[in-house]
Amino acid sequence: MTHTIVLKLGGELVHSPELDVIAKDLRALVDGFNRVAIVHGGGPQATALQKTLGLETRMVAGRRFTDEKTLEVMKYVVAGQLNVDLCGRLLANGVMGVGLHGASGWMVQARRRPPRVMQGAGPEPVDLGLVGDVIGFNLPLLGDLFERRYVPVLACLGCDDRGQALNINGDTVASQLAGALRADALVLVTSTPGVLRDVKDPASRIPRITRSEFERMVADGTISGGMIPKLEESFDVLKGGARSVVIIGKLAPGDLARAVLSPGAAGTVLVAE
Ligand SMILES: Nc1ncnc2c1ncn2[C@@H]1O[C@H](COP(=O)(O)OP(=O)(O)O)[C@@H](O)[C@H]1O
Ligand SMILES: CC(=O)N[C@@H](CCC(=O)OP(=O)(O)O)C(=O)O
Repeated sequence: MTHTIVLKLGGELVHSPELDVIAKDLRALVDGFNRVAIVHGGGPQATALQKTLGLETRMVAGRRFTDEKTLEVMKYVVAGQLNVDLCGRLLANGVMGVGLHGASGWMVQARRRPPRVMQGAGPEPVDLGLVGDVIGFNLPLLGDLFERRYVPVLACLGCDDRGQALNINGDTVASQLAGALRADALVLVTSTPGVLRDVKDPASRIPRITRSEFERMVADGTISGGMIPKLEESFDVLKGGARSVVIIGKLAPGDLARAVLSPGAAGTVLVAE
């Protein structure tokens, strides 16, 4: 049976040895006629470049405040270096990745995000600057690529109808894409083994989480930072879009296929209430 899979890779993974493990699993999935799309971030690398350039990094509940200079950094790092390096590593493992960003065939259609109250950021609406909301994807182009067994590799930058690039959290792009494709699985690969009860204890993995548990854990501080956007939007996708959502840590051989075919074996599975 053919599965449609959206795989989100946090920036940290792109230059890690685990990428080769993931790429080998990916190759098996593509050879098995599954449709796989990758979305990648680049948050840690963008923060590092901001530091080198003497620019301030302002994160609000896991999302980056983005002014003109920050947007330039995101273009260099995410749509540039990381997208090139990721496609190269996939190629070396026999996976034909096609690098794309928001403006490539208007792949990630976006508009500027209006000020909004955010989970974990107090009661006032927050203006994140040049950050976008996803409004759509070029699904026919994705369909053509899948048909020819290419793997679209989307950098998490959107583009509005006037050609303005917008920064979007990678988890947001991935969950929206999973919804738009009605994917069988959204797999968010990150640096922790899933959602943890104690962020300092990798053995404290929570195997299943509901939205109300998530909201309680944000309120009591158990879940913070980059884990918030990862969970926040994925719950919406479960309603009418993706069949399963899993947050998973660094992968061992076979883990990716297991996360898709038997969600629950590893990481944290999101459960609709
Ligand atoms: N309860 C939690 N469980 C796991 N990670 C958490 C939790 N609360 C906060 N975090 C933080 O969220 C981070 C993952 O988000 P992020 O760094 O944005 O990942 P990615 O780059 O993969 O998108 C973890 O590295 C951890 O520091
Ligand atoms: C608006 C916003 O927060 N955008 C993110 C995009 C990169 C990202 O999501 O990277 P990871 O997947 O590595 O965290 C940022 O600027 O960090």
